[in-house]
Amino acid sequence: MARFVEAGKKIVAVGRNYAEHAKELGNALPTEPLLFLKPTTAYITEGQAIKVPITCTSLHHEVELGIVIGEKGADISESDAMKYVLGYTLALDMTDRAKQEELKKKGQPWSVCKGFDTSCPVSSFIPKEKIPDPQNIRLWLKVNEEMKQDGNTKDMIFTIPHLISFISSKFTLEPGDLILTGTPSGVGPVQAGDVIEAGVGDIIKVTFPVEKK
Ligand SMILES: CC(=O)CC(=O)C(=O)O
Ligand SMILES: [Mg+2]
Repeated sequence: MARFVEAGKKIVAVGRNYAEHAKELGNALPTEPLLFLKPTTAYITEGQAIKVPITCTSLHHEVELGIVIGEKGADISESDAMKYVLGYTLALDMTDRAKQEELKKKGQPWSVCKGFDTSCPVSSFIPKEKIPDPQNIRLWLKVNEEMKQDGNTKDMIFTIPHLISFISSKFTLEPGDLILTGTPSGVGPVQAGDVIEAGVGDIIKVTFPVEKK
């Protein structure tokens, strides 16, 4: 299991960081990063299954580049931000979309639709040097061997240094923290019996089955 998962530090996720994805769900583009948190009980690693929450009627996949933090820092400048990056992971931000729509209408927080057990499957740790340009790397995801998401981190609205700087102005970042940087377009439903494969370019590939809880 990856050491950042064992460290059990916080998971900070960014929403609507790709214009095409914001558009596909009918959301306005953010004027500053939209943040939410997942509990560490959301983590799973390969060999474990994504469990559909009992009351969930529409579980969606979202493939994302995860940033693993290596050093403690608050109010980090954009120019220093990359020094705080230890490496990366391929992450899925599994989302109870029907619940999210309901919560959005009521103006309520997203914890229950984004933070349920198994909602954050991750790959093993990717050392920083394996992704020399994290702002130009392909992210892809297949369901039952069919390509559903095929994007590139160059299309992020807020860059990785900007996200690190912004997040660290709200929450002190600590070694082992994970930042989910948002998903490109193509999100969609999965159900028990499906198999998700996803990857970061040719660098890493993961497989997660979807099962009933
Ligand atoms: C609409 C969303 O669920 C936001 C999100 O998580 C994203 O990656 O974008
Ligand atoms: Mg997401």
